[in-house]
Amino acid sequence: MVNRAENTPKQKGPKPPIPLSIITGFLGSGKTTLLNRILKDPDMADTAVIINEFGEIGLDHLLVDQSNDGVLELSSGCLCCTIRGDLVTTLEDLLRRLDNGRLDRLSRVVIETTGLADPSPILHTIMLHPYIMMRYRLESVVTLVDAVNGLETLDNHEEARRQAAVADRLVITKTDLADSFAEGLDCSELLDRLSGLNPGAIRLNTQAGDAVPERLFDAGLYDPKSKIPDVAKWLNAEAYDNHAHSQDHRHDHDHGHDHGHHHSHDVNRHNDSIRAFTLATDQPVSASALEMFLDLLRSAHGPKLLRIKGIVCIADDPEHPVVIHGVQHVFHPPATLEAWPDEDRRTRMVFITHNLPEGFVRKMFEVFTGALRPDTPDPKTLVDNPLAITGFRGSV
Ligand SMILES: Nc1nc2c(ncn2[C@@H]2O[C@H](COP(=O)(O)OP(=O)(O)OP(=O)(O)O)[C@@H](O)[C@H]2O)c(=O)[nH]1
Repeated sequence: MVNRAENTPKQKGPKPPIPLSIITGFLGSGKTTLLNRILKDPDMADTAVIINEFGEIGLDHLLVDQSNDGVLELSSGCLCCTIRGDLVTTLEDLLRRLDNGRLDRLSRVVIETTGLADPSPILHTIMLHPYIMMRYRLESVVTLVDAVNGLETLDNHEEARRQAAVADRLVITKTDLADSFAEGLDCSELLDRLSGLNPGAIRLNTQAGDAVPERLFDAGLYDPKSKIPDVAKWLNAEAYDNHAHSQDHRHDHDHGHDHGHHHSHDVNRHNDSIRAFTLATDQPVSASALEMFLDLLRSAHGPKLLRIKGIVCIADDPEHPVVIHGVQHVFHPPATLEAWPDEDRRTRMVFITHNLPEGFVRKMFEVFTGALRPDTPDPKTLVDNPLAITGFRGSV
């Protein structure tokens, strides 16, 4: 899966960026256990693992297989709040060792966060650093969820909800324990809940043997083997549509007698504040409208955008779609693709938001893409006053 020759010193020209993934998950969800297992896989050869410890004395590095000398530890602070500088230094140091030949190969870097980390600031640290962004490429965010305690953890901890919401891969651990519960623990509620938080993430089950490196880390956008990345896989937009459909269906089914009210809920009942949805349009979007739309979202509502991914058909250059990727207020520089990855040439964006209603983002998108509704202001009015959208209350 990873071409090891990519990083050999003999190669001419700029070196391809090194894939970098994040493994997160609440305390005790099984991160170290998973890492220990996958590090034995030949696909993980030449991987450096950066482990973050919360507290004075790091322990996790002792638990990770001693035979792997690529394990580096960052301690005495939580990666998401206090030691982001250390993370950059460590990533730079790896590059230095690679460049001066002290390290033969570096095929991948995996960062294991503490169980209490919100992964967004870690993503920002990487995305905001031009040199790190040039030499590494963000591959996937893998979030582990414990089948036994997961539901309760999601109920009680904002960090856990955020970890699940921003994931490209959701890995369910400990289903063996769930199955052996006396009355048989049913994971379906947990899975429904995860669908509500993040319908687009691919689900893997450690006990079923799904959590292998190829499926954990190959998120689709940055395929080193093909020039045209698998954006459809990366967006997985159909999952959002199916999710919305199943919510409507469930609602109709359960509450058909309910005086015709239409308010999808259920899986979102404990986490009303996090929303996952897609926007799509057949109309090409002008580059300036896209820029204004993203600028306005970012500046007015940055903290509420847990993650945005999208592929956009630009009016001036419809043959070369633009890929966008943002985490809160931080956006990757938009990347122009050589061609459309598949038949679907619509602009599609997936959103995971916190306290930002879907209807508001949808209306704003319609204003900037020209699908104006009678009750919405024009783009200029909106740029002057982002609250001009009718019905915006600032929360879900
Ligand atoms: N039965 C069972 N136990 C598991 C599984 N995965 C992990 N465990 C156990 O769960 C406990 C916690 O696992 P760790 O891998 O240390 O979890 P972690 O996420 O690294 O924990 P922190 O570093 O505290 O956040 C350990 O006792 C593991 O042996 C699993 O799939 N099944």
